Amino acid sequence: MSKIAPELPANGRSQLQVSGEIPVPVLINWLSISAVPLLAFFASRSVEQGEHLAAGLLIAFAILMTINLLIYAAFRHKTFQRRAFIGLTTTVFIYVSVSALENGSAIIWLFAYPPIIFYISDARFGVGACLFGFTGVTLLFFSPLADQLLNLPYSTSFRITMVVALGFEMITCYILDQSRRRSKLGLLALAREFEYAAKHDTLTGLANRREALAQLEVEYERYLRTNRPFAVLLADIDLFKSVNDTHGHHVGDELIVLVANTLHEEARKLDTTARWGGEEYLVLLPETNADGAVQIANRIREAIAEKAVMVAQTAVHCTASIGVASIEGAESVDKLLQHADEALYRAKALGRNRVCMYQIDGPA
Ligand SMILES: Nc1nc2c(ncn2[C@@H]2O[C@H](COP(=O)(O)OP(=O)(O)OP(=O)(O)O)[C@@H](O)[C@H]2O)c(=O)[nH]1
Repeated sequence: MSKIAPELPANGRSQLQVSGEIPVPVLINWLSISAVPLLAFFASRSVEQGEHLAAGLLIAFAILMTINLLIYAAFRHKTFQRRAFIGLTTTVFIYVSVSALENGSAIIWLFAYPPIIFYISDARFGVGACLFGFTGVTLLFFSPLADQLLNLPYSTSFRITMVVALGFEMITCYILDQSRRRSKLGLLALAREFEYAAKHDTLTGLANRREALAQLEVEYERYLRTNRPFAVLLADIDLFKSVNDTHGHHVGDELIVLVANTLHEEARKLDTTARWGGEEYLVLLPETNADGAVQIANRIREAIAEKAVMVAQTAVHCTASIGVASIEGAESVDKLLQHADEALYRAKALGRNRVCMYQIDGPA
């Protein structure tokens, strides 16, 4: 007998955030705030060295970074912020590589690009950007055309070391990024499993008592706001002890799962079905008045009576008694549960396999 399939949320994507991780927009803001004075500093040095075009371009990059910061502060548009930042930084790094600023030493800033790009974009984009950057630098250093056009001041040994070190760094960043993403997915999966275990009953897969109480509180708050009624059913398998005594605990367990599955099948999508205790269940019926709840309870009761567990080719049937109470006339969740319990007690007292509605004048 299979229990109800766990309703785990869809697999976490790497863009989801784990507590403690720096959010991408925050990192971009900090990087931009750090980059603006750096760009201004190198612009001022370019002015000193008489490189006015370079100074103008560096100031333009600083202004664009600031505009991106301000746009994000005003509109909080994460995708725009990220794309604009990637576009700007890529352009800055390309410019720094081809312009040989600071007597050619500025190209060393290229080493900052791989870790940033892997952190703020997905892995595929990170790989693409790094391949593009690596190919670009290789062509820049080793194509005769680039040498003719740009007349770069780098020695051969610097070029070889730079390309090998950059390739090494990119591969290392990729490996570390993959490891980070995998452990993040593992953590998210673990968190989902813990959350599921905290809210569900292990044997049946139904909501557990704690989750049912939480849902009842939510429904009660909604009732106070909207005045739309809801109801609860407390269902209890009849003479269950004799099933255990006659056929053993494992058959009793199978019966508990069978009844849980039946409740799940018969309840509506918006209802909450929970294992309330040993062989007792609670069904929370939102948007349902007393008459509607009695109808659903009878449907469930009939469905349970039709099901059976097979033990050595013998069908073991069971029935259930159900107490019904509506929030109308109950001033709290506790009272509602008390009313449902009293109605269940009456259903048992009247001979079992029946549905009883709580009556305001008390149980008969
Ligand atoms: N197999 C199994 N038995 C359980 C589980 N939880 C509770 N029980 C048993 O369920 C039985 C409940 O028996 P009672 O409370 O006397 O009620 P009953 O025999 O169903 O009789 P009525 O409720 O009066 O119809 C006890 O024997 C418990 O040991 C469980 O998870 N698995």
